[in-house]
Amino acid sequence: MGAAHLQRLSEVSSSAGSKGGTVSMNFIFCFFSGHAMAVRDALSPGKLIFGDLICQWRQEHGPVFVLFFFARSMIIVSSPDGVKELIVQAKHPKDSGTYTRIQRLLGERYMGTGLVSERDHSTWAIRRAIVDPAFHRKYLKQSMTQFNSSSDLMIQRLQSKADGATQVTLLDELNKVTLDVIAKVSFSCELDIMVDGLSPFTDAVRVTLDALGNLSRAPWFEYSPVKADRDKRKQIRDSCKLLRQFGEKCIRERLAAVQRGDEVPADSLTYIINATGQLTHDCYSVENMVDDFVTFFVAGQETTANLLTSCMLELFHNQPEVLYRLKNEVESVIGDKSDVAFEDLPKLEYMAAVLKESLRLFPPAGGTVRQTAEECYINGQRIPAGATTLVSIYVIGRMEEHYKDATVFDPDRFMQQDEHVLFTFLPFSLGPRMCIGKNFALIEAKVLLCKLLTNFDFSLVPDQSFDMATIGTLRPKDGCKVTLKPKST
Ligand code: HEM
Repeated sequence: MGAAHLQRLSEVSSSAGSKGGTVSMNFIFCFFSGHAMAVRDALSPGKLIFGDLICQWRQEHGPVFVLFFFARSMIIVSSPDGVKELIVQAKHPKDSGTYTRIQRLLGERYMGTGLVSERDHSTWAIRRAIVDPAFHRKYLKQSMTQFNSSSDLMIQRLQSKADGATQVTLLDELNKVTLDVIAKVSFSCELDIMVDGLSPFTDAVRVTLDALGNLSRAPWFEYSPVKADRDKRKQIRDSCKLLRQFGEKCIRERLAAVQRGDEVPADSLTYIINATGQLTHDCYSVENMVDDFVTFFVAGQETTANLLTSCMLELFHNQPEVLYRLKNEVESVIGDKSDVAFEDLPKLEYMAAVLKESLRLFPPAGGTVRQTAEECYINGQRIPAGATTLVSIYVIGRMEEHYKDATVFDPDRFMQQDEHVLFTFLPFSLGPRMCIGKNFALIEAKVLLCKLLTNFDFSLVPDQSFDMATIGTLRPKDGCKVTLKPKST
């Protein structure tokens, strides 16, 4: 086994150019832990986040370099050439190590073989074709009532705190409302989460996502005999169970209603049930539906909440002029209408650019991982078959060679068409495995931002951290703490 490991390290490092000196030095020093300690030290509290560390190493070592973590190697790729080779084509499957953990978390079925984690291309393609129409703009148009009504529940909650003194953590509020939206729009189910206090569902999503992030950095956690770790593992498994049991209950109730011929809501779930009923093959069982239920819950909730929180933190902290322009646009498009109409959305052009700029600098999903199906070349570097490759969405969006003044928050760069280099803007990924919920997320984000800006004036609470955290997904570490007042006219 040691010899096989040795051979593998040697092969990967000689092809992709190991970070941190010559291959032979690297080989001797890093045989056991590889770059794990360097990463751990650089990322200790108050220092860098993983994406920034990779940005630094990218400046030194170019767009393709390899890192070693104990017995695993990972090639880090951050170039349009790499995006084209690894993501835009359907040639290379998702990485087995990374996505198997998403299928089963600590042995407990989590997202199973839902759309995010299914690795086999032909099985995935059949399922994606079933679910895709439920995310088309035409269908989402019919869901504007739910987008608006969930947002209104959040506004009502915040109104009771809009005294200029009560501290509100925007990320917590947005986590609740985005979960409510996904539950209502996709599954027409009530979670009763728009109340004070913690919701077991938002907690379960956070606990499982954090576990995915932590496990990739500290794989020994899975086997640790320490009581605190055993308790944590139980909490993670219980969270998986909670999400799946709830999903299965919703799905079985709906299946029974459809079979009885009851009138049922025209949501994604009914759509999927009807679509599978028309198919002759047995490729979408109740278990698969539960997989997708959990997948939509997890993939669709935190990402959108993180996007909005990062965006608002940046606007309140650093961008008074952008905020002023944005408020003016909302004022002229929405005025004193209580709801955002589907037809209003394309008119919010500056808001679209502000959201894009937030996604470029603070992509909630920082990367995607592929396993090369065959040998390939990226930026002239040979990548062997079977290599684990991380395409860093975060780093690609922050390179000066792709974006002028790359670290400056400037939404105007997206007001002009094709300002950026092709294949460098991929917060929703690209190619066939691109996010199915992109339109959903952007509609939701626009509705929520309109409602927040038309109802309140915000002030940042002093002495909070403006750092980002990357456990699982990228989000503001302190969640954007604000006080708010009813909007002055
Ligand atoms: C700002 C919000 C969002 C961002 C930044 C985002 C980002 C992404 C990214 C980067 C991927 C590729 C993942 C990978 O390669 O492993 C992805 C896939 C996916 N996302 Fe999203 N997402 C967002 C919102 C949503 C929403 C609202 C939903 C559902 C309602 C959703 C459902 C999915 C699904 C099902 C996939 C897997 C697609 C497939 O492989 O067929 N996402 N998303």
